[in-house]
Amino acid sequence: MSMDSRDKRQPLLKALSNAFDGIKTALKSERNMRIHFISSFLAIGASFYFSITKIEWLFILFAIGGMFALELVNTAIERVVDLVTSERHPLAKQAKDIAAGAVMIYAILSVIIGSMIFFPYVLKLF
Ligand SMILES: Nc1ncnc2c1ncn2[C@@H]1O[C@H](COP(=O)(O)OP(=O)(O)OP(=O)(O)O)[C@@H](O)[C@H]1O
Repeated sequence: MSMDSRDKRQPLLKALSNAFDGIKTALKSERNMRIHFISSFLAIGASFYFSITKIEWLFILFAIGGMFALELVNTAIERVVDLVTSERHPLAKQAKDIAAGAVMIYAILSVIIGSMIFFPYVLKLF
């Protein structure tokens, strides 16, 4: 392995480690992230229990992955706003509220997806 290729690999590993640090920080500090974590755990458990189809798995995984990704972006926006100002400012409010709105839209979509997939399986139990 040449010195050159090692030099290129190091920043990639560092970038991955930084990304994991970000996820750990958000999980520790954000209540919503912990709620997503528990919901995802339940959704994955139910998916195995009901042996959902491959297409249904894809929707569940996109709902879960998208929700985590969006919540991380929302958390990052909150941090940047707090870094820029500790004063109350209408633009700070707008930035946080708009980011929270994006999370809410995806959360509603995820609940709809989960209900459409699991409801028929639950009905079959009775
Ligand atoms: N600097 C600010 N200026 C004006 N309004 C703000 C400011 N910071 C926060 N807000 C308002 O207060 C709300 C709560 O802000 P906060 O920083 O506590 O985030 P949060 O919504 O509690 O985030 P989360 O609960 O997802 O961690 C925001 O959604 C926004 O409406």
